Amino acid sequence: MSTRFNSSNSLYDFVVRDGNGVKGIVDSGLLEVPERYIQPLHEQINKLDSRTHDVPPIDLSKLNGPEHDRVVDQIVSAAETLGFFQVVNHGMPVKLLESLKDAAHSFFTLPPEKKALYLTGLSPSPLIKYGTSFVPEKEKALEWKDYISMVYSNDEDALQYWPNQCKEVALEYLKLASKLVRDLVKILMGNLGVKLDESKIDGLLGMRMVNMNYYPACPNPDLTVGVGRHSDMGAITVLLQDGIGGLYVKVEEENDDTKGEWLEIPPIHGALVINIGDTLQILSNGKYKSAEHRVRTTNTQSRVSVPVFTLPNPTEVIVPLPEVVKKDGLARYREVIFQDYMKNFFGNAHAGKKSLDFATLKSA
Ligand SMILES: O=C(O)CCC(=O)C(=O)O
Ligand SMILES: [Fe+2]
Repeated sequence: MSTRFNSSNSLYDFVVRDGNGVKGIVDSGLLEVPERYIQPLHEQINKLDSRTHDVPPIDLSKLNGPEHDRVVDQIVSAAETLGFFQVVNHGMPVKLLESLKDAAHSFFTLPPEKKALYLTGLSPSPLIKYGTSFVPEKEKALEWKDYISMVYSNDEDALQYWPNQCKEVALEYLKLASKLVRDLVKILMGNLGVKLDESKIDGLLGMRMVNMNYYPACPNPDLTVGVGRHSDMGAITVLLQDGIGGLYVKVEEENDDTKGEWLEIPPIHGALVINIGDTLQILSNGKYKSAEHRVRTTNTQSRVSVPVFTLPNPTEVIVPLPEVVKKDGLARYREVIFQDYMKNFFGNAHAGKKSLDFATLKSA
């Protein structure tokens, strides 16, 4: 099939409204990146401009042995600087990780009309959404990415409504990732001298969502982005990436001559990527860094990634922890209700860490 797009509108309708996604463009035989996907120069990703982040993954099994304190230091230090690290021996069978990547490919290679069943308005549940780009209606240049997003409510609904191609593995992954995040949050809070009770942690990590991202092979990766610069809004994200690569993180530390540089997070077989989100940056009064990151596309193979986002419940109040504010002498962020934060986040195209401005106190 060869589809002609006479105008930017017909392309938009084909990709976004009708649910063909970027995959639909590629399958139509288009050999060039459509205008609508060409990023402004300053957003284009030059592969040669970045280094690989070559810090070895953190071995979480050592938390249970004599090296406990050293591993805690590694986690804390990564959260305070780059906001990104990789972990191994994380409690998830490597076989599950392999099945997840296969499941993502199975879903996205379905015919478009099968995927379109999960478009907003058609989906059997408002908690499941298939889509493309981030917020297409707000974006000048679209992102070269299709996704399915599944918010967890309970096992029964997940098994009833999530797509057959991925529901079982996605559910198991979400549960193991939630446990991992809870352990990490306790470690990070402990380092701040804060002991949160279990019900408070439940509130801060109460909304859980597993996404599957699909980045079709792109005819010209230099012109596009898979995902534009952003930080994640929740507490912690657990991310499985495949072997293709293309995930970049911006160095944020002050007084560091590498500040502003982009580091590629290399694929490591069996490892998971962990990144700090805006919620933890706010709670820790800026001590933990939500990392600005982006994704480059490739022209050789389609890439998949599978993040689990852990987010506060919508009604949860997010504010710097009093213990930390007391130590710091000032609060850097105002109190926000998480649903307001989320509304602002999804109300704008990706723009680096601008999402945090919503909560940042200008005088701090
Ligand atoms: O695909 C990736 O490696 C990262 C995706 C991402 O940043 C996101 O879904 O928020
Ligand atoms: Fe992200």
